[in-house]
Parts: sequence; structure tokens; C-alpha cells
Amino acid sequence: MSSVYELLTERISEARAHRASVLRAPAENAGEAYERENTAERLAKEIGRLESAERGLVFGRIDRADGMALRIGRIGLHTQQDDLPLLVDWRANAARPFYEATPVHPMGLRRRRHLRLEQRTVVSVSDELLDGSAPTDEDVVGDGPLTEALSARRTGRMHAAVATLQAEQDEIVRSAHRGVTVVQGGPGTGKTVVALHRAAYVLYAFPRAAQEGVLVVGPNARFLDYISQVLPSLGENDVALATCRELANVSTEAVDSFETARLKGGDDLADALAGLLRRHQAPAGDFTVRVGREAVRLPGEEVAAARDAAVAAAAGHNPARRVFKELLIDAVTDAMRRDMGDLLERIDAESAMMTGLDLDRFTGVAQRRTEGTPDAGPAHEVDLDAVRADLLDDAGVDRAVEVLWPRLTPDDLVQALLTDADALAEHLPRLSAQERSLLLRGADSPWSDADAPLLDEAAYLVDGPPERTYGHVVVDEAQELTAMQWRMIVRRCPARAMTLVGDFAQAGPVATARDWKEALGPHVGARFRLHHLTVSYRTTQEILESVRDLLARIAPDHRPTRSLRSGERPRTVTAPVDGLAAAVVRELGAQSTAHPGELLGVICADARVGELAARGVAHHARIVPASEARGLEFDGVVVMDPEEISTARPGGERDLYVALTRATKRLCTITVRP
Ligand SMILES: Nc1ncnc2c1ncn2[C@@H]1O[C@H](COP(=O)(O)OP(=O)(O)OP(=O)(O)O)[C@@H](O)[C@H]1O
Repeated sequence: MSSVYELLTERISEARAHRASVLRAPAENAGEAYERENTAERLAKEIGRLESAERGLVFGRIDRADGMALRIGRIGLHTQQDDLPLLVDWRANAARPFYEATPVHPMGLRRRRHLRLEQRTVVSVSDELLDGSAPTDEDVVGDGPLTEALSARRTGRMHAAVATLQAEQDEIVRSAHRGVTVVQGGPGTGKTVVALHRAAYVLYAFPRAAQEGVLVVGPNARFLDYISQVLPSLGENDVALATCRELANVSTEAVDSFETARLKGGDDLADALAGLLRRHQAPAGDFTVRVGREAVRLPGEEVAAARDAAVAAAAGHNPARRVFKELLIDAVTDAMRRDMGDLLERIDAESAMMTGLDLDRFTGVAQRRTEGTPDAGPAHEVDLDAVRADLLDDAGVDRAVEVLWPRLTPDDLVQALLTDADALAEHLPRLSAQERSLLLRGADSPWSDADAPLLDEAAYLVDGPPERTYGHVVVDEAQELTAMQWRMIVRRCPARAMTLVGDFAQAGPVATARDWKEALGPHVGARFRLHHLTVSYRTTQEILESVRDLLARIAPDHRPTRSLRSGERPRTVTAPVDGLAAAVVRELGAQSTAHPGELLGVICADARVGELAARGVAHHARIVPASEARGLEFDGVVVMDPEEISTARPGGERDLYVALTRATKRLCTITVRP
């Protein structure tokens, strides 16, 4: 092991020395200074990558039947002298048998070894013999590392599962499919694990996507915090983690009712915003502008033609406005040219009559267009290019254009829809009057999370596609997304290369789709690969059995998940309605005494959080409102008043299903005593 760590240390010091010398080197000019900054930044990232791989650097080894052995680790390390790497990156093809070999298909392996390191010392070893040979003194066949990983205490932060990825998970992580990969699986089947390891694999195996960046989208800040360590511990510090609100870059203070949030999530809002915007794009009428002493008028058809061409030529209302203005000015100068032509023809005819000469023979049309300002001299001396340039800068023209095609901000557009009952009625005819009244807002109200995708849609309509896009996008808890949120995510992934994981049985009340087809149809049709995960690594068999009836009610067509683990049977404690919080405190006290050091969570209806906090529950456990429990896990979970959770908001039974499946060891439910 020491040779691997020595090489890592050497690589880190080399990179540090290189960076220091780059920073010391004088830059002759701005170009060189820029180059120097870039190199220094790249080296800083490389140092970060090497340093963060240090913990648990090596976790596996495979011994082939022919005697060749490879060590598997978080990153790859090579020496210059040796052909074989000292350490193989877990994502490399050579590491594949570590994850995929089974006694039935040993893939040429004799032995698979799992190692656990603390600091730089091996603290446990566990071997599996795959070719049917008998163990020798060198083999340590014992309890599997998966069992060890699963029974470890939870810390409140997710850890990488790189050493113990299971075959059905690994197949998805390592898939060569570059389009849309969808993973459906029950609670605790490792969807988040797969999503994050997939992100790391994409960075390693698809350089183009890596260059364009990888984005991981999660449902809320609590969840992002929970998963935030995983990718850095795999040596990947460059993945962007964000919620939809953060992507839209909107600060939100208001909270919508679930009904309102759900309505705002429907994609007819996108049509409504687009329809309303068209009202601000030269809807009708002609255009008149003063050029010098003359007024030039363009008829409605010409204005409409300029509008259609502008919309086709530029993405976004404001960029298209520039094109529209230029096209209008072109049309104005064309009209002037035509008028001038008529005038000159009249002059030609009159002078020919008077003098018997053909003026064209002397001057030629081109020569008539000599230098001159629009309002100086007779029309045949006007330089139309100069007129055009002047008109582009002319404040009067801009004012006239502004009437037909006003500059807008995304806020203007959303406000124009949501603060105006008539606009709502006109553009959302399919909603009932009562539904529309839920959408109506005051002009000064703060924005809500459900407004963020509307503002993002409006930004797209008004200013064009987002500047920052990604080569691959990973979405966790994807069942939660509304149609409007899907639109904003897909906009950020022009290549449509995505990994989407979720469980529709756990969908919250705001989700607008019932299954993957409905969610993805508008964006990729049926072009996605669906995988199922079937084994739960969190929830015990006893807990899964206790929620079986609930699952059959909320998602009759979902296959039940099986668990690798068994544990205590879930318990129910009853208490009088005004004694529920006290019962929670007692239960937590008992659990923390009996199992010191374990991570406990209390999940309650959102409205109860304050009451539990006031009783000091946070000393023993994390208090989690049911609406934010998705994706989280604890050693022990106390669910307070399941009835209240399941009736607190629409689809509350799914919230309850989420709450009841968060424990790795112990579940206690506190219910009202009848
Ligand atoms: N291959 C594995 N090795 C070790 N631990 C694993 C493995 N797969 C999953 N786990 C553990 O099982 C737990 C559940 O995994 P994860 O959170 O990814 O499941 P999930 O399907 O996303 O759950 P949910 O549906 O509740 O969001 C986590 O603690 C995770 O670390």
C-alpha cells in the first residue's frame, strides 16, 4: 500500500511544484498572463483531485487466474517505468471485472478482494473466490464488505459506494449509452448512488461531455448537502450541484399552496407566456418614421413580414427586436429608394420632354446616390447607406419601434401574465376561473419556488437560450419535477444526454407527471432507456413488509422491492392527541440511550416542526418535515402522527411512504390513541 501512497504524494508535490513555477514565470503580455492563469487553475484542480482521492484511495484488488493482479482505486496512478498501472481507476475498463464478475461468470478472475483503509493502513480485508478454487492461507473469506458498509452508522452525509457497487447498479453507471438513461427503483435501491457514480463515470469516459460540464439537480438544499461529499471523494470537484431554483437564479421568499404550485408547473403556462409575448411583437398596424423632413410609412403587411422574419432569425424577444428594427429600417430605405426611383423617372421624363435629352445616359442611377445627409439636398443625392446608419441610432426610430416591440425583462413577462386576470383568462382558457384565481398575484409580491421555472421560461423567451449549458445532466428525485421544471432542465442540456433517477411511488403533490413517459414524452418521445433497481440497500425487509399495503394503494403497478437486510420489526406507540410530541421526546430519549451515537430522525407533518423544535427535539435527532424527507436516511426514524402526514396535503400517502422508508435499522411510529 505504501508504494501507492508514495506515488500519490509524489504526484501531488510534482503538481504543486509545477504550479508554483508557472505562477513565478513572468508574463510578457496579456496573452501569456491569461495562459499562465489557465495553467495554474488547471493544476490547482489537479491538486484538489489528487488530494481528495487520498481517503480510502485503494479499496479493491483483482487476481486473475493467470496470476496477474490489479489494484482498484478512486483514481488511476501510473509510474513511468511500469507498463501496468500501480492503481487502476474504478471507472477504467480494466476494473470492470471487479464489479461484474460472479462465480457463474468469473471473467477470468480467481479472487476479488475488498480492502478498507484508515489513514494509510489496511484495517480490513475480505475476499471472494470466484473460480471455485479452495481458499489458501492468503485468502480472507468472511463477511462481505457490502454487509459491513450497510451496517455502518449513518453520518448524515452520503458516502461513495465505489467499493461495493452491485452488478445491477454498475451496469447503469458504466453504460455506454449517451442519450437519456432512466432509473426507476423503490426506496433505498441505490438510485442516488447510481446517479452520482454515473456522473463520475461520464466525466471519466465521455471527454466531450466532461468538457461541457456535468450538472446534478436535486430537489432541495437539504438533499444537496446530504450528497455533497460523494463526488469530491471520487476526485471530482467540478460537478455543479443545484436545485431548479438555483438554476433559474431567482431568490424566492413566498411559498405557494400545493394547488397553486402544481398549476404553475403545468406546461400550458409555457404556451401562455409565449402567447402573451406575441402580443408584444408588432401585433398589428403600420409603422411611420420621420426621415429628415419626410414621413415614411410602411404598411401593416410589411411590418408583419419584418416581424415574422425577425422571429425566425433570432432566438429571444430582445435579440429579435434588434433584427426587427433593422428589417424595418431596410424596408424604410427600400421605400425611399422606390420613391426616389419614381421621382427620378418623373424628372427624366420631364427633362427629356423639355430638352430632348435622356438623363440616364449622362448620370446613371448609381451615380445619383452620392454622399449626403437625409435632409440635405434633393432626394437623388441621398446616400441610403448613411440614412440607414443614422436611422439605426435615431432615438425617434427607437421610440417608434418600442411601441410595436417593447424591450422586456423576464419579470415583466411573468408579471404581465400573473397580475392580470384578463391575460390569464385569455391565455389559459383550459383552466377554470377558480384555478386562474389561484395563479393571480399582486405586482409587489415576492417570488416563490414555483415561479422560478416561469421566470426561467420567460428568460428563454425574452433573452434566448441560457448561456450555461451542460454536456450531461443528472437528476435525482426526478419524479418530483413539474413539466415547467423539465423544460428548464432540458434547455440546459442541448445534447439530451441525461441520467434521471426517481420513483413515482414517492412523488410529491406538486409533481405533474405520473410516469416517465408522461414526464419525458414532450422532450425525447420514447427515446430513453429504462432500468429497474430491485434490491433495497437501506430499508430492512421488515420495514418493506410493513409498507407493502400502502405501496399497493399508492402505486398498484410498482414491483415491490426486496431487501438484503433484516432487522427489528417496526413498532407503533400510541399517545393522546395532545401528548404526541411528548411521546416523540420519550421515544428519542430511549433510542439514544439504547443506541448511542446513532443518527436519529423525526419525520412529522410540516406544521409540527416548530412544536418539536420548541421541545428541544433537535438535541437528539434531526427534525425533518415530511415534505423534505425524500432521499434522506437515518439509523433510527420516528414518524410522528402518520395520519396527519397523509392528510396534510394532496398525495399525502406518498409522503407517508417516503417517511416510513428512511430508516436503516429501526422504525417507530407514534400515532394518536383512539
Ligand atoms: N452498492 C452499494 N454499496 C453500499 N451501500 C449502498 C449501495 N447501494 C446503495 N447503498 C446505500 O443504500 C442507501 C440507499 O441508497 P440511495 O440513497 O442511493 O437509495 P435511493 O434509491 O436513492 O433511495 P430513495 O428512493 O429513498 O431516494 C444509502 O445509504 C447508500 O449508501
